[in-house]
Amino acid sequence: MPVTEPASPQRPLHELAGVWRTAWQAGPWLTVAQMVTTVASGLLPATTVWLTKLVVDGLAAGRVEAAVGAGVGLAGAGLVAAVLPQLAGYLQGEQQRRMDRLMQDQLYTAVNSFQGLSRFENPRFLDRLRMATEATGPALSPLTSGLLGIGRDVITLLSLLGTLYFLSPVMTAVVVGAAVPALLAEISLARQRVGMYLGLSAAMRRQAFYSQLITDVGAAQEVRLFGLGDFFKGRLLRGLREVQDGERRLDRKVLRSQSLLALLSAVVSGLGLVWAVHSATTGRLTLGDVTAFVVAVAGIQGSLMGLVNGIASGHEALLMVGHHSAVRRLGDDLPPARRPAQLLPLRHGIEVRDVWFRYHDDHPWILRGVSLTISQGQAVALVGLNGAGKSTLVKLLCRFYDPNHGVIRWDGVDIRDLDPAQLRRRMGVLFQDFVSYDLSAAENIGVGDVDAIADRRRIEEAAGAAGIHTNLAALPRGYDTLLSRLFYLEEEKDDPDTGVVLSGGQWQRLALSRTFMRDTRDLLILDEPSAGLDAKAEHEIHQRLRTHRAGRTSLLISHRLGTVRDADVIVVLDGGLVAEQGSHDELIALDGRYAQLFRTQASGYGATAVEEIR
Ligand SMILES: Nc1ncnc2c1ncn2[C@@H]1O[C@H](COP(=O)(O)OP(=O)(O)OP(=O)(O)O)[C@@H](O)[C@H]1O
Repeated sequence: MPVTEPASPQRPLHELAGVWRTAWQAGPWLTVAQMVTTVASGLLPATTVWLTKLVVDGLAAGRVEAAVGAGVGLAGAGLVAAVLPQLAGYLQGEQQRRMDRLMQDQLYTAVNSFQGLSRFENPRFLDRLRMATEATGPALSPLTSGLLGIGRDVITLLSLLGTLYFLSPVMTAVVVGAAVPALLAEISLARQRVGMYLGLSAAMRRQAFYSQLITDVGAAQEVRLFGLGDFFKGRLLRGLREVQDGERRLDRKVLRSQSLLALLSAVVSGLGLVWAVHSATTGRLTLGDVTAFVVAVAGIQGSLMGLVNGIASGHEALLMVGHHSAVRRLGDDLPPARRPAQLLPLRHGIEVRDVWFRYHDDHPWILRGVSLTISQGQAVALVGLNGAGKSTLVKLLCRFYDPNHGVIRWDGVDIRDLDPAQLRRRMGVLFQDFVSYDLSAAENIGVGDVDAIADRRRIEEAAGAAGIHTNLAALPRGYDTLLSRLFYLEEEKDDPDTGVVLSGGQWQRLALSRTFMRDTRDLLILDEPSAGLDAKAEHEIHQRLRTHRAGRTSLLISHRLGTVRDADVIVVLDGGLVAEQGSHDELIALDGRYAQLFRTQASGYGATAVEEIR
């Protein structure tokens, strides 16, 4: 589904209704209480104006009792006015927190429902996702408490306009008329602001990327060795300047239009004041009327400005919330099963038939008609040069993407007709670019089968199978030790509270243990399982894997051809096609790509090793 960028809210009323549904869900009583405080604070200014007029007129006419009564009322209104904002602030904060939780829950539920990977590689989607993550909690306040604020300003405005109309209908029309340009200008600025941030998304992404590179512990070594700090800093600042140039252009527009509008409103109130004083000298207005007029005009202009700003920021928030609901509406990125089929344990095998694949329509083909079969119980090895498409084929087998042409079948059923989550539950996969989680050792292994994350016996068995049990048991807190690269001081390095640091090879074994948590699954895929291991460890791991894979359906990818020679079938991928396949002996006898690669590698180990390997 294409990810488009709206320049204005697509369905403003629908979005607004959605926000209020969320507010109500988050706290019905909080919503009601906020409405009550809004109405009360909306009526306060007009009440104050009338009471002030009564005090002044009472005093001027010598009606002391009426003046004192109105004065007491005025004091009471002052007390309410002092307490209401605090109460409203608390209610608003609490509702924002609850809405934040709900909306984050909704957003991440939607993101977790995407079964494929392509959206995470789409910059437009990533921009939208960033906007959506920002459209929670405080960012929505213009649509919740802000909208109530608009309601309050409307009440204030109408009551003050009633007062002003009573004093001068003409002045009422002039004050209202002066607010129209302000409203239009603010809405246009809000639209431009959101458009500007969308336009600058790429620059902001680059800036975040360089900032991450400069501060990330993983990149710190190379950044220092190659002296890249200033180089990346320069690029970061260039991105920042680009973003700031856009902001400055908009700020200048804001400065121009808001200064003009402020001037217009000052002129209107000045003229009004002259008219009121003149009317008082001719006896058309009483002293109380003049006081009421001055307060009412100031109040009207204040509420009109509040209203204008409220509508403008509401408009901006609607655009943001539009991204949130757009992400939620996207649905799964893989087309739903055409003929949903029940996934049964593998009985015959997995068949890849004439599969063509490229990551994007503009990209070159990676696979150009690959066909191979992984029969049940068979150990298959996949070899090929860098970039041949081995890991890509693994991603297709896991159905992170669908082939452009061709089909992958699980016991004869097209995997597009299966539920991807169910399919993946039947697999154990060690990815080449596995994740090192900043979690405890036990959790790092347990996430391989999250239902068994507390099953210490299984976790230790998996670690044992990957040959890392002894190392993990010897950590300061054993399996509960935090494995993190986020320690702060050298002396904290081995402090279990700040985390201990594992070597690359140890992480590799840990990732292998994670895969072994799923070793009873129907298909085991191991993409370079011994990368980063020393020669002895590599030999030992492959010995273990050999026993482990025996009788199980597995696919092993390795550049070390010595480690794949025991496979039942070795498949050689070259130029996006299966160039050769067969057992080690068959391929050596064929004397093709595999034999050539094998000889090249073996020659690196010397004649004795060649003989040994043969
Ligand atoms: N997410 C992606 N988007 C676009 N192109 C990609 C992506 N992942 C891989 N490629 C491209 O696909 C090609 C095959 O990559 P792949 O990782 O499948 O190769 P490989 O055979 O596993 O290589 P290696 O032996 O180096 O691990 C490469 O040219 C790579 O640039």
